[in-house]
Amino acid sequence: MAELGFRSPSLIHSLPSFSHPSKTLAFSSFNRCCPKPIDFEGFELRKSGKLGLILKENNKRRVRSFSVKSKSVLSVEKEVGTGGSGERDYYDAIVIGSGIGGLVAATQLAVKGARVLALEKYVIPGGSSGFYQKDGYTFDVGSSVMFGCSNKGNLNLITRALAAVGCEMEMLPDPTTVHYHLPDNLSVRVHREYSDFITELTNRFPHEKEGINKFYVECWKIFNALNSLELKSLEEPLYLFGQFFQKPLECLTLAYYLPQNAGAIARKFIRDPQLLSFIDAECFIVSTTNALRTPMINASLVVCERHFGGINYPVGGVGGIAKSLAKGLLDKGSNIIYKANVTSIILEDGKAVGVRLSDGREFFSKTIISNATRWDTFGKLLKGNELPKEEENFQKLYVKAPSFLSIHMGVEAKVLPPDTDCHHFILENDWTSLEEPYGSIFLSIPTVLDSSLAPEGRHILHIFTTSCIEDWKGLPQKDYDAKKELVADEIISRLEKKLFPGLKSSIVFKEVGTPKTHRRFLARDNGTYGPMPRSIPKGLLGMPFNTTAIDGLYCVGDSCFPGQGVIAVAFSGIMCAHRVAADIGLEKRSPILDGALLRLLGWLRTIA
Ligand SMILES: NC(=O)c1ccc[n+]([C@@H]2O[C@H](COP(=O)([O-])OP(=O)(O)OC[C@H]3O[C@@H](n4cnc5c(N)ncnc54)[C@H](O)[C@@H]3O)[C@@H](O)[C@H]2O)c1
Ligand SMILES: CC(C)=CCC/C(C)=C/C=C\C(C)=C\C=C\C(C)=C\C=C\C=C(C)\C=C\C=C(C)\C=C\C=C(/C)CCC=C(C)C
Repeated sequence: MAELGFRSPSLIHSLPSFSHPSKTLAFSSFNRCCPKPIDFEGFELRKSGKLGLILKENNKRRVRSFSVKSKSVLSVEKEVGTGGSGERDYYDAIVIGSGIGGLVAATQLAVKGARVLALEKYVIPGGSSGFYQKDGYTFDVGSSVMFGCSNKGNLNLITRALAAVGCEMEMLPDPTTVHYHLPDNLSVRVHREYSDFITELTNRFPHEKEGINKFYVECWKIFNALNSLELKSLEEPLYLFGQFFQKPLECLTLAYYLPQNAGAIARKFIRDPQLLSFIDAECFIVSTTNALRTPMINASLVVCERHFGGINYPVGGVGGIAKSLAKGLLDKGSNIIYKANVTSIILEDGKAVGVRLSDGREFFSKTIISNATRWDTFGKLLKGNELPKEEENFQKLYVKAPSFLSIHMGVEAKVLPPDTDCHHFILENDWTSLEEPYGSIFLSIPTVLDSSLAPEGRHILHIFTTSCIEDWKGLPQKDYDAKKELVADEIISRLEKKLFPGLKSSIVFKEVGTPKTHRRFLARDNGTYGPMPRSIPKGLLGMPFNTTAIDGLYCVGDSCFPGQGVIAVAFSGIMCAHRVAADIGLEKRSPILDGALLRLLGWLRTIA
């Protein structure tokens, strides 16, 4: 069969009836060839320029080759059966969701030769790393702090994921990862240059010079070990043992720190409570929890990579990463369908074999990869099935972090003082408010780096703060709208007082999103920011990898190892693609070692 995939998305857009859920109607013009009502399930564009239509006729799936010009059905080439004909292996992998985790898994598999179908509920790819455009502004949906976009080392996972599908994006180096504005007027800038940051911090805490150095040096030890490895699936024994053989010291270092948290290690070297609170803030911005609950490996990656590869902002906005990966997926002959809301995963004899969409379409595949959170995957897409023990364990160890309130604003450029940094973290009066809803404020001003994101003379301010969905439930629309305005106004007043006098009167555009908005547009249960340990975790030990208790079903994204963060979910995508590729015969595997390692990892998680 010819290579599949949409080579020309613009052509697809020019044929809207094909993707319309009212399937029978879409085919009324072909009645000469198809006299009976036919269900339309999807389509693909062939290299030949012909369109392959996936149809359901007499309960059998068929692909009909169709010449776009003449609008006549030419031939039945292949059945995509429902009757156990083996045709269910039509796709090697279906990926539910096109967040960075899902897209990296999909593209890595496509590069290995797999036939992948990504199904995205929304109209564009990216999820929380997506974008939206309004009134001449290009807004990032989520964080603008981009790790993994450098050209150095092994941890530039975004650069590598893009390169794998032949894409390269122009990046703008960020001179300051974040500017902290903390209680007791503690102001610290995390400069790109490591020594500048350490000098600034030790100037604030001269009595802790030794402790500061020891803590951050320990982080570098872990980072260097991590950065020396070729990163693939930790659930694949041939790779894992190979790495242990080639880099025993580095692997043992990582294994040693796997169950440890940053807060406990910081306390070995640092006494000053204010400095320990600063380390808490360092951890909070990447894990939405304090240092005692933040895995040391994750903290080390973040506090070192920002100086090693640096934080780099993609020209045109963060959304360009997802757009490029989605294009790369098509270029590699695989496929992505938007407005495809998966409502259930189809199981047969306990194996995941396909998915069902809200419009009734069904797609079948050798493997299913869910980029929805584990809560959504097992609570919604597999509703009615017993929750596997492994997932019970995950839910015992991890809770959903709160969601957030986000304010996207366009402001007059003159309100920002010269040399304003791109990213700020603000906690005004009281360290104990760090983890409270609305306690701290994250602020990104990406136009400091890329002025093309806003109309001339304007800046973008993307403000966000943690917020729980319970605060927003059950309100009549009028009260909900009023509350949005009120809460946003309070946050903006705080920023005006702390950083930018005159901010309010400089606003020319403002849009507020609540946890309900995030639940709706990101399809994340309660709009959650990601998983958060329920109590002090054993580092990363309890975090599930990509395989699940259900044969053929894999998870990817931030409720998988190593957790929250765009670079973290990119790693989860790489791991997932490697494990899936081994399971479908595109990578080497050893079934005996597989069984042993998966059992060992499962047992390790139960002791976490
Ligand atoms: N403000 C922020 O900085 C912010 C906010 C939220 C999350 N994040 C981070 O973003 C990353 C999350 O990335 P990710 O890859 O795990 O996922 P994601 O949540 O970004 O993307 C998941 C995608 O799957 C789609 N989806 C979910 N359920 C679906 C279904 N049933 N059918 C079809 N599509 C479905 C969603 O529409 C979304 O596009 C994490 O690092 C997280 O911590 C950042
Ligand atoms: C498997 C066994 C038993 C042993 C093997 C031992 C071994 C070889 C272990 C290997 C471990 C590995 C490979 C671990 C890898 C870990 C990785 C890659 C971790 C990555 C973590 C990345 C994180 C936590 C990134 C977080 C980034 C975030 C959240 C960025 C965004 C920031 C914000 C949203 C806030 C900032 C915003 C403002 C405005 C300040």
